[in-house]
Amino acid sequence: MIEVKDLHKAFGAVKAVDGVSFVARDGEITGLLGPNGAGKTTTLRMLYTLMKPDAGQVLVDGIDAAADATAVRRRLGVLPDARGLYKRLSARENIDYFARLQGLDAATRRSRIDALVTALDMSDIADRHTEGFSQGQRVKTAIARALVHDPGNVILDEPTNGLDVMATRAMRTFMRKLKDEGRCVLFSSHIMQEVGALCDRIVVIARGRVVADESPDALRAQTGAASLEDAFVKIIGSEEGLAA
Ligand SMILES: Nc1ncnc2c1ncn2[C@@H]1O[C@H](COP(=O)(O)OP(=O)(O)OP(=O)(O)O)[C@@H](O)[C@H]1O
Repeated sequence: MIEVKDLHKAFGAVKAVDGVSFVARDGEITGLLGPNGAGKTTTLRMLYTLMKPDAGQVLVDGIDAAADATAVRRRLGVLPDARGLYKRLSARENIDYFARLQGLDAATRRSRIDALVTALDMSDIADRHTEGFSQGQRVKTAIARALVHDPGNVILDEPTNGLDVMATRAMRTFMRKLKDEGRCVLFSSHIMQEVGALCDRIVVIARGRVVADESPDALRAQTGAASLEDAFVKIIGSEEGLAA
């Protein structure tokens, strides 16, 4: 479970995150939806301890990220906005490198990597150097790397960004699998349809603040809008920066 309490982060005069609070529960997919520049990536970066908040608290499975960042990182699998792979290593070697950093023994590494290569349908690329990989191949490798230590909480920054229709569908199926395994899945998106189709809970963020935190059905009911798309536009007060 991930709990975010009154997070703040400013860059000079820009209040990127201005008092964000929400809870992402185990066995659920929580979507962080907002237009471009809303503060999604900045929020996620503070969650996975890459960036220090100016104020506020992050708890992962009850552990305070400021007090014990290492324990928090062990409980998190992260697909960051920069997918960054080592291009001279094969996909399998990239994943194995992370597994070693997580302190997994050789037998565990081998079985986890084999399972992920199968689950993500990447046996054809697993032993290729990642230099020249397509966007979809890069995302698959980065996700396998993020999950190699079997974390209970998974954070994905715009996981379908740049993927084609088939790869997007496969990614959504994979995210549902993570949820069915009982994990806490938190992802960011500016694609309304995606969030509506996948999420148990939607946290809408605009100008650094949470403007709604509901199930998709409750959001529709609350705004009286027939479609989720209309509901989002009503809540955010503008269509700018959102994609249908
Ligand atoms: N390192 C930084 N230095 C200065 N400003 C930043 C920095 N990171 C983010 N910002 C600003 O903070 C605000 C929020 O940015 P953020 O990347 O969190 O938004 P986002 O919701 O992820 O947007 P997108 O959907 O476009 O990725 C923006 O105004 C952005 O320009």
